[in-house]
Amino acid sequence: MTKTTVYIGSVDQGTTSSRFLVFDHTGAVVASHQAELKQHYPQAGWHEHDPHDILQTVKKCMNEVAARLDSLGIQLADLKAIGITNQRETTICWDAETGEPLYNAIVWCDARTKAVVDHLTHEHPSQSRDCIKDICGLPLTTYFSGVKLKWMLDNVPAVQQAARQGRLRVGTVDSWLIYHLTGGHSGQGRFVTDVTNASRTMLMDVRTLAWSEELCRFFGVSISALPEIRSSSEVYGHVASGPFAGIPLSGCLGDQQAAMVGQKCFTQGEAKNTYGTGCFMLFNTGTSPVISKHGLLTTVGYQLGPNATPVYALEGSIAVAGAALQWLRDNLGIIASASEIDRIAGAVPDNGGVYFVPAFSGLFAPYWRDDARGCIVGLTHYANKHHIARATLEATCFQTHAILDAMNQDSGVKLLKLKVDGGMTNSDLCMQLQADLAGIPVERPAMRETTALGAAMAAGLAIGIWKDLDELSNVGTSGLQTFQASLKKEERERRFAQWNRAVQRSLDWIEEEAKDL
Ligand SMILES: Nc1ncnc2c1ncn2[C@@H]1O[C@H](COP(=O)(O)OP(=O)(O)O)[C@@H](O)[C@H]1O
Ligand SMILES: O=P(O)(O)OC[C@H](O)CO
Repeated sequence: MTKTTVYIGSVDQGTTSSRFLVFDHTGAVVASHQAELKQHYPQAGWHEHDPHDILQTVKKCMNEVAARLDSLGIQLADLKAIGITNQRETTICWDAETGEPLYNAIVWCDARTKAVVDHLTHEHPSQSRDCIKDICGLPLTTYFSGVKLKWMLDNVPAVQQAARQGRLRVGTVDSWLIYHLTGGHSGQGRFVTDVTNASRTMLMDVRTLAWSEELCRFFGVSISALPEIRSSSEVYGHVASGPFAGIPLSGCLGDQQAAMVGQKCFTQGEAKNTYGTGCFMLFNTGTSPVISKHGLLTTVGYQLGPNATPVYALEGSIAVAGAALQWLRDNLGIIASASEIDRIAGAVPDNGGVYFVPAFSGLFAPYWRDDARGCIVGLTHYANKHHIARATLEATCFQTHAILDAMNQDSGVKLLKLKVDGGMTNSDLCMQLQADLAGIPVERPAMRETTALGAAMAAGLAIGIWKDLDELSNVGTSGLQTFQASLKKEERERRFAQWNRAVQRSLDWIEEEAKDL
């Protein structure tokens, strides 16, 4: 293939928006389009997306980019492959006969399944949240797909009926998109997922990379309703219609794993931290799964080909990162847009003693407390909106610090630098605070679409645009900016201790009778 005329597309379907980007073989973005995704919060703690919106925003982005390529004089025929990357765990049930969703998508950070989690924990002889961790690598919490699916099977009549009649299809967002982009219920739609997405469901055995009969029984799910598990880099099918009809869909990874590939964390011991709606650190642990003893998740990092050896990661997940800035914007009106955060939070030299624990749907790693709710502590007459804005940025930085400590304890490896990406890394102040509060240099690439790049790399690899990881290691390499830690160790430790006291204040907030909220 003559590389100068080769392009690769990438669908990046995130929590707050869908994007389609086209990369050239060097990993440079040649065209892109982004469409916001409507969020639905039908009750406190509930968070849904309309599956039609997910699909339509993706198609809109693809159409817009096709028109842009045309105006740039780029032939659509030169786009050789498309990769898909997506918000993970978000669960969709649909009807195999009509392709229609049977309920809204339940989003990864939705906390309605607290009661399901409690019930399953108490039913298990061990009475432990870690009762299935040895099989799937994950603790029982509201975060993962298995409990969301169980909730739908228990509460949504249309899902129950489809299950009884053998018409139920269940998938994460990758499966929903691939199914519809390859033709849907007309008969051609491919019903597949990749190992990285499957590793977030609590239904896959993290060692065999197959659906676990034991876990499916545990959650009351029939394996026949689940997609086929494939590698992250192979041809799943071809786009059925629209400007890119006929192009192979040949890469698929959950968005955090895609960022890990896009950041080229191919060596054991390398890690990246992606600051989007939530914030997710993935640490490459090599070809064997490591089960965490310090609140981290065991997940598949990538499997770049059907015969390739899977690479595993330890993950530290933070539920609310950029989402807290959106809350400052939409619910408090402290900022008009996320890009204002540096001006507002930078107007004061420190947090003025204010600590904000944005546990809107409980606390994820390393705490795993779904009884926690958000709190702002340390308020005095002196405190103002600037301190709250600063405390909002610091919250993600402190949680990242806690995750770095847990990774160090689990792996014995102390990271020498933190590779970062995602929307919130546009904040210079946040990156400086991160370096200061965690005491680690923070390395930010000029090209921050690393999630989309990772999926494009997997797609290109599958069809031979790049031949191996060595070739990929130069793809998308852009300038780096490093933020150096400048806070004294004693002061860093004092602030982290204050953060930990604030976390204590957020815990055990959900009352017994309201625990299903
Ligand atoms: N200039 C900015 N400074 C700080 N945060 C930002 C900025 N621009 C966007 N964000 C935050 O980044 C998040 C979106 O990042 P993105 O990587 O697109 O996330 P997702 O994939 O979760 O939709 C938003 O929650 C927003 O608050
Ligand atoms: O949409 P993002 O980028 O915040 O990613 C969401 C994660 O995949 C949830 O696990």
